[in-house]
Amino acid sequence: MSSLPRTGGTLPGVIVVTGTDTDVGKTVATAAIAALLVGAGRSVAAYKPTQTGVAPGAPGDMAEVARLAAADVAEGVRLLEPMAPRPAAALEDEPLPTLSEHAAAIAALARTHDHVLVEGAGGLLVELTGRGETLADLAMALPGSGAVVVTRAALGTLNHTMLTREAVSHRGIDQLGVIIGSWPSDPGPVETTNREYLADLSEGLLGAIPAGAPGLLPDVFRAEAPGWLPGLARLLSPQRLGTP
Ligand SMILES: Nc1ncnc2c1ncn2[C@@H]1O[C@H](COP(=O)(O)OP(=O)(O)OP(=O)(O)O)[C@@H](O)[C@H]1O
Ligand SMILES: C[C@H](N)[C@H](N)CCCCCC(=O)O
Ligand SMILES: [Mg+2]
Repeated sequence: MSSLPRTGGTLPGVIVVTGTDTDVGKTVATAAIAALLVGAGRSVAAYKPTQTGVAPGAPGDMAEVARLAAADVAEGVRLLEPMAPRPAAALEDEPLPTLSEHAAAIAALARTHDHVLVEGAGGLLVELTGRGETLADLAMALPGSGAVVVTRAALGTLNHTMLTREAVSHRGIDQLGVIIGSWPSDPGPVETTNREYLADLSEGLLGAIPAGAPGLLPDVFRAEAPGWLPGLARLLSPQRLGTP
């Protein structure tokens, strides 16, 4: 597939949102990224290649992104069982879209939007296709894309974050940075020192979503999201394009 557009500063057109695990806050972080970009005047679509654990017609991750950020959204395939896509598809005897079908769907969204946010299922190496390809393989099939890693604030996150970042770098995927999915209102020394460690990494901390953010009214969520993600806002800054 031909190269996808790089739209602003060092922020690519296609942003792959992965995480250190399932339930780390990728969907809420995707909504916050989308809100920041929409607020900056960009058109944004979010795409979930494989949505598991949601019944037909029920709101999935993309409905949450649409609710919080007013972005356009699309899903590749939806499966009922709350588990990894490949075994969920096998249980339902449902074929999964191929990697090139996902890449084509994302390329189509990229033709009509400034940014496409691609949210994986669980962590980076969860299999998304019948051939066992992962979100990392999808990122590699999307030239010019970059990856954001969503991570926990709690004890254990340093190892999980570094393992995920190593897997991203090892495959030559552009590392955009890390987002803490839920930052506690009363952080202790573990969370505080974890945050300092992540901030010191190169392509380090883009920001942290405060605990309780998904419970905010959508208008408040959209207004506050840029302040949660100062590192991402910097990547969007025109100064990084060399514009005065
Ligand atoms: N900042 C936050 N404050 C409070 N709750 C949060 C926050 N971020 C996420 N949550 C909640 O934690 C749960 C898991 O978050 P989320 O759905 O974003 O995880 P995920 O990483 O996208 O998981 P999946 O692998 O299923 O896509 C959800 O109920 C969500 O509302
Ligand atoms: C159902 C769940 N919320 C996710 N959508 C799928 C998570 C798959 C995780 C697989 C694994 O790493 O063991
Ligand atoms: Mg999600």
